[in-house]
Amino acid sequence: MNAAAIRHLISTHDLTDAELTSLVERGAGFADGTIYPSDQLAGLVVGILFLKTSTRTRTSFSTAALRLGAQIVSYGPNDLQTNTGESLSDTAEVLSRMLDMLVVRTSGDPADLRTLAGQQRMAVVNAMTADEHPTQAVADLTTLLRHFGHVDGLRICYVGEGNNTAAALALTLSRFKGVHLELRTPPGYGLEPAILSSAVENAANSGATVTELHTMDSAPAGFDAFYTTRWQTTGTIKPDPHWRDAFTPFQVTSALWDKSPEAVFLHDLPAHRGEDVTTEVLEGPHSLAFDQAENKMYAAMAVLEWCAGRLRSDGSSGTA
Ligand SMILES: NC(=O)NCCC[C@H](N)C(=O)O
Repeated sequence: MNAAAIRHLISTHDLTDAELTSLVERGAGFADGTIYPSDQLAGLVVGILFLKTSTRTRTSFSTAALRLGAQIVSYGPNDLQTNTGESLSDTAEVLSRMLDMLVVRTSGDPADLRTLAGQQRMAVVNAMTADEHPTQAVADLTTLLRHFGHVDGLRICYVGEGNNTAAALALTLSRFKGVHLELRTPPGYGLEPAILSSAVENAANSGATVTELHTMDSAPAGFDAFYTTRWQTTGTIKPDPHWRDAFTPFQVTSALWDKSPEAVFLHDLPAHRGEDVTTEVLEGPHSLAFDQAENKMYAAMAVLEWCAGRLRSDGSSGTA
C-alpha cells in the first residue's frame, strides 16, 4: 500500500479519541450485524507473525482478514530469517514490498514493533507485547458497548496483575467521560507507573477517574463490571517463588457480586479456573468472557480496516 494510506496500531496512543470510538463502534456494528463483512479488504495480503502462543488473537485477525476479503500469510516463531541473524529492519523492508499489513505478537523488546514499522508501505499491528495489548482493549470496549449501549460513565473494577491487558484497558477506558476504573493489583504487580500516570492524565482530560489499590481487604462496591486476567502473563517470569501468596486474595469469586449484584464479568482469557477465577463465575450468568473472545474478531475487522486506511474517523468505511 502507499505510505499515505497505512496506519500503524502499536499502542493505544496511536489512536485519537475519535478513532478509538469509531473502532469500537465499528466492531460493535460487525458484531451486531448492522455492518456486513463484504470485500472491504479485497486484494490485500495480511501477514500474521506470532512469536508467542495465541488462540484468540491469532485466530481473530486471521478470520477477520479472510472475512473482509483479504488473504493471509502466517509465520510462527521459527519461520523467518531473523532466526539466522537477518536484521528486523531488513526483514520489515522486504515484507513491506509483499504484504500490506503485518499483525505481530512478541514477548521480545516492544520497540521491535516500531522497527518493523520503520518502512513506508506495510501497516504494523500490535497483537500483544509485554507492555500493551491495544487490540484487546478495542475488543473489551466493544464488549462493554454492546452490553451497556455506552462506555461513558461505566464503573469498572479490574482485579489482577497490572499487565499488558490492564495497561491497554486503563489507557483506553480513561478517555471516556465519567468512567470510573478501579484497579486492584497484587502488591508488587501493579501497573507500570508511567502507564498509570498516563491513564490518570487521560482521565483528568475526559472527566474519568482511575485509581489503583493493592488490597482486596475492602470489598469493591457498586461496579458495572469486574475484569480479570491470568496470573502468568506471557513471557514474564516472577522471580519471587512465593508470588502466588500475593495473588491468592485477588481470585475473582462470586463473593465480589455481594456489593455489585448486576455487574458483568470480563476476562481476556485463557482462564485458569481455581486461580484467577472460579468456574462458577466464569460459567455463571454474569459472564461475558466468551462473547468477549468472539468480539475480538469483530474488533480485529475494524482494526484492519483502520490500518489499511479504509475506515474514516466518522466510522464509515472507504478510503480515509
Ligand atoms: N486475549 C489474549 O490475547 N489472551 C492471551 C494473553 C493474555 C495475557 N494478557 C498475557 O499476556 O498472558
